[in-house]
Amino acid sequence: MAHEITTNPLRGVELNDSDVHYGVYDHGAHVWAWQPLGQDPVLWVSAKSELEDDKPIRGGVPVCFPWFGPGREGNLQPAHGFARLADWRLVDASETGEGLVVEYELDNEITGEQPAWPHAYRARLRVAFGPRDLDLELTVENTGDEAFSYEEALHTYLSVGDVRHVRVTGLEGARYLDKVSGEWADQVGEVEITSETDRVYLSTDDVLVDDPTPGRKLRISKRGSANTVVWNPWVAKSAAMPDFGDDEWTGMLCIEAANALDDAVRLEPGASHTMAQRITIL
Ligand SMILES: O=P(O)(O)OC[C@H]1O[C@@H](O)[C@H](O)[C@@H](O)[C@@H]1O
Repeated sequence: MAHEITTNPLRGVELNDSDVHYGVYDHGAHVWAWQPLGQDPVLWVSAKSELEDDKPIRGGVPVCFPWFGPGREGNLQPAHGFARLADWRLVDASETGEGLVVEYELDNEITGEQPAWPHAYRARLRVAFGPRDLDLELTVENTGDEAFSYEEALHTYLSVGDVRHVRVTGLEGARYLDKVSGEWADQVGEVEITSETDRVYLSTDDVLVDDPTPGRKLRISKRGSANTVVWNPWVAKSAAMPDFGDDEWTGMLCIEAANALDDAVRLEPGASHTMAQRITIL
């Protein structure tokens, strides 16, 4: 198994060999393929995704930084921060037995002046593709001489058989902001997707995704993350998004590791913080 540097449609690192497929683009340091041997693709990517330099990718694992959605005050553009539109610097790509480790970094030299977030920083994304686990680690370091705060998310899109039959456990009792209604609530029982779902949970716990249609179970664990976001756009929102097929919402579910809203991370000069997410095929 050997990885390649690919350039079409976007530059990146790809390993595509006898039913094993791992892929990440420099654009956004965006993981777009994780298909270990004997598995269907674990990550979902929209057939309508626009693979262009100035557009975010719809699917895979967008890296949201340094704000989440429109930011804490609700007024920032681009949505989910500038990191997913930037071409990250490839630092390393190496095979490890049955796996592949890819490391990227992003800093002020790449992203230039950012009036909405004028801070000196370095971000690193380490991705370890394995036969059972996908590990993502996002480390942000304050390289300046003033403290700053930021929001972040590893916005993982999971491929599912039919989201209406998926059961998500591990969030029982957790408080969450329902971004559809704007209200706070407490999770009662497991999460089932029965309408547009857009929730920011206050939770550090593992989540289990039981997908009965293909009969696959996933565990999503994390560290350094105070929030778990669960998102499915359902019918109307899918139809309103140009880079999302009208009927594709049944086949995806986002389970995101995040630090957002009141859980934004504050870093003193010289300090760093790592948020990690692991997806395990059970
Ligand atoms: O369309 P975008 O910018 O990729 O965002 C997709 C979704 O991402 C989720 O994380 C947000 O909670 C949703 O509110 C948002 O709609």
